[in-house]
Amino acid sequence: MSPLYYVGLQPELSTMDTAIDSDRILSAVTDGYDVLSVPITNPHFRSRVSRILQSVSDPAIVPHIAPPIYPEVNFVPNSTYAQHVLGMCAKWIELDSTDPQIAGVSSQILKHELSYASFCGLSYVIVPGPTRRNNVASYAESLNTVLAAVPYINIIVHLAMAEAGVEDTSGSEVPEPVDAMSIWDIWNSVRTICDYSSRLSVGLQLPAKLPPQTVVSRWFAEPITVLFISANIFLSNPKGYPVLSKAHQFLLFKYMKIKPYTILQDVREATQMRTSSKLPSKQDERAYLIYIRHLHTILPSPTAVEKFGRGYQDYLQNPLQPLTDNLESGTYEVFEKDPVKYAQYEKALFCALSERGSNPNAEPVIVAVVGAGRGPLVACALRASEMAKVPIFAYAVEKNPNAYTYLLQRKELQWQSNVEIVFTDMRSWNPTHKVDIIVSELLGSFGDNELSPECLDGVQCVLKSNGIMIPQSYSSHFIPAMSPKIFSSLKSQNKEDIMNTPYVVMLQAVDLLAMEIKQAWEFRHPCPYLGANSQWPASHRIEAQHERYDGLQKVDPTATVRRDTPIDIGNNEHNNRHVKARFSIESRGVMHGFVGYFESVLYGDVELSTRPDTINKKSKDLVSWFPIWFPISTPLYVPDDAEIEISIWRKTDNRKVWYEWSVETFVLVPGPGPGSDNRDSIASASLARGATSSTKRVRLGCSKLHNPGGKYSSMLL
Ligand SMILES: C[S@@+](CC[C@H](N)C(=O)[O-])C[C@H]1O[C@@H](n2cnc3c(N)ncnc32)[C@H](O)[C@@H]1O
Repeated sequence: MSPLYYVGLQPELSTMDTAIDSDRILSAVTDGYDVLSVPITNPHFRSRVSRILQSVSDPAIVPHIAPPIYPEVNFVPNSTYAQHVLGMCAKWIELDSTDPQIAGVSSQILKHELSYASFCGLSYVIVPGPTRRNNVASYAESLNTVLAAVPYINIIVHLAMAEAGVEDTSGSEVPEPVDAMSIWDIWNSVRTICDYSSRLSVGLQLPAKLPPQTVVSRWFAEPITVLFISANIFLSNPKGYPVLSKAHQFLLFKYMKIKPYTILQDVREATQMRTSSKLPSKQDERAYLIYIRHLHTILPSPTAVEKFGRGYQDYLQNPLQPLTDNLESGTYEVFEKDPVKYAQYEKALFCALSERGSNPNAEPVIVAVVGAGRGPLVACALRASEMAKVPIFAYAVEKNPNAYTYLLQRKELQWQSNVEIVFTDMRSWNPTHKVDIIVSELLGSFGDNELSPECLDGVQCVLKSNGIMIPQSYSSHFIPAMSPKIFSSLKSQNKEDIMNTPYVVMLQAVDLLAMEIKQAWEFRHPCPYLGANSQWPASHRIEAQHERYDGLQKVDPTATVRRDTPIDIGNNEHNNRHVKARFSIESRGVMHGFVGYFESVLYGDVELSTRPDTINKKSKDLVSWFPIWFPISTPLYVPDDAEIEISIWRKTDNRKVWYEWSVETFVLVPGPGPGSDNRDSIASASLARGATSSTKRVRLGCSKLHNPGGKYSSMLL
């Protein structure tokens, strides 16, 4: 049985000059480790390479290095243990050497080692990261070449989490910033040069002193296959057992969600120090492994959203189109599993009904649930009516014929006479009576993206003049974000429409680049721009059918609501929107897209929110909606102290609704501010962030306009 969480060992091999035999690997596995990271070649090979290099007198000549042979390699093919081995490339190669001879020999060695590891059936090889800042391109070029030459192996680049060991030898007068984010910067260049290869990932070395949270979250968004933890960074608890600091524990709790291999290093050395014993027992050495396994068992329990989205993390789905498509019963069933959504709707209905007063002799309040699905909101309305002691008559309006059948059955079994089921598109519904409350749940991950505004406009004419609509309003919100994982998964599909389409996605490997999520726009209901009798034109109607089965029907076909002036579909312009929002970026990063959320006021102070900063306050544990992801086709690098401006349009024509979006980036630098010829004056925004009037905003880059004219993605009316 495969373990829930893989823990490995990097054995101390400094004195080893013979091949590792399969027994040694298997005994580590039986000691409780899942994997062993093993150097592919050993000092025999290194000696041969040194001898060859010494024999070449001309430094311009790159000598040929023949592949390693037995006993220069540490293992032989063995299908029993191949899955338990992560190969390690020689630490002494320098792919980024400025000496062409060293760089050339290093590239050959890398290729030989990967090819041998691949022959032995290994899936992963760990390659030491670059050692210089000024030659990252050469380093990446070597990796790229070998990725093409050895097609089935995955390369893990071993990097420190934060600055350590990478010298600035660029010799430039203006050195690169060496700070907590600079190793990430190097990695970003490497994977960009390697064109976001899906076979390239990171092996992250955890430092004894952790970097700031921004760096921890940044790496979390990267493809991390291995976490290296030296036993030397463990502390001792009062009983003398090794434990990690609280900060390291929290980091591991976070990173364990993406299930990297955790490889323990320096275990023997640290155990000797801890036990003051020259020959510590295996049991003493196992204390580190036991501790990591223990941490995994005490992982904080997942949030409701994490539980609900398990298996869907970073999985891109096309948004539902419940207006054009008829949903399956299983899809409704998933909606209905969200207790918070319906509790909020019930509360909203309770408040709205209570405000109408509890007079049992009064005429029932007419409630229309439009887009009723399998009826959960009808049930909410009936419960709210009972609680508020305000009698209601409910219409359940649905255009999905299969859901309609389900509703009919539910009426017969549960609701009986105070509910009427109507099979129609709500935009052409002619009820016998105007209604007091219209309830709907037509919201998408970006609020209006399932055409709630258009559908509700079409049914608004059936509302009494003092009637109300639940929700009363909803707004869309957004923030720029980095997700190499989402970008590379879209890129690998290599189709033009892919980068011009928004996706619904349960985000995990994502780093939000700005501090603040901003509102894009809002829709209110009833819509103030429509006349009381407005309706969609006849071509958009499907005939209303009130309860198809004889005996259940009680409709007076003459008593329909009169509609005098149907609105022209061309007048949907009031549902167009445009916003340009400016986001301040403190720490540099790469923008791959932006994330969209929504908030909705159901009634009064009863709200829904999917925004991570307001969800707990407004609708804790709401799980029905994952965020929406708007991709950009070319990643945009933003430096420290930058600004990102996102422009997004909601557009409509007489057949469809769609979004278009584009992005511009700027950097704030010291220099003459407003008053100079700098047209992009930043006085207001940058002063708000503490910048001075002598800050200048320099334009860096911009994206193309995505999805122009709704050419690649749209929602059909
Ligand atoms: C997101 S589902 C919500 C269903 C249900 N209220 C619930 O909470 O489970 C939206 C429902 O509205 C229906 N719908 C969408 N547009 C409609 C329209 N114009 N007229 C009638 N029903 C519509 C869909 O078929 C779907 O059943």
